[in-house]
Amino acid sequence: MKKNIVFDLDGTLLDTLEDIAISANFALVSLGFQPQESAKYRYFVGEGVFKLFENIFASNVQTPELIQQAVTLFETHYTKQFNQNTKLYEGVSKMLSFLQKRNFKMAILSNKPDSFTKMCAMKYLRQWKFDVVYGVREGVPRKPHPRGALEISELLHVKPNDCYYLGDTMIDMQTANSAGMIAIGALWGFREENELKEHGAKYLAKTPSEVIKLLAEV
Ligand SMILES: O=C(O)COP(=O)(O)O
Repeated sequence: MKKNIVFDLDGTLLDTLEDIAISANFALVSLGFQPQESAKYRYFVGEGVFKLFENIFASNVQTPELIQQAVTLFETHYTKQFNQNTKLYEGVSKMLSFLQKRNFKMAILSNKPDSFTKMCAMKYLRQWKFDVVYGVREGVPRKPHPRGALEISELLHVKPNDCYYLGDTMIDMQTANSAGMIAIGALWGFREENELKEHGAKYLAKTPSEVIKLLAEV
């Protein structure tokens, strides 16, 4: 039985875009740079907070020190206002309740720092049972490296190929495939259908209800 599912967080369960953009723009402005439009963060987010600023700063200005300064400013700010605009995507609540009722084992694997991932799960997702909630942890390579996903399947005592993995970016599709999990692309998140298809989505879901339909027969 394949009643196991790993979820990405940003852009899949939670619409975190606005709060990430606000805190990242706070960091940029504090360091004397122009803020970026929120919509652009759809493409900046996905590979962790360090890479977020690497994606933003032009290559001729970025140094590891500048990026670290931006990360620190971002993290301090985000800790205080991560919950101002963030919300569950429509239909996510119903999807999680359905899967829980069907006895799916559920886990979260994010490229957000581990403490923020747990903070968001605690604030928005505490009514559902997640067996594992992992963000980026010291010493563990981030997605698309399969390590985190494989650790989760071990902790759940299931084979990776008995796990679905639902995410909204190419990083998620690559992670699922490199871990040997079944990749489902969430089309309500930050990226487009083509990206998810090109990077190995086995199934695509336009809405969380479509995930319910897909997994109803498992
Ligand atoms: O914060 C990020 O860079 C991405 O987070 P996610 O893996 O939950 O989409």
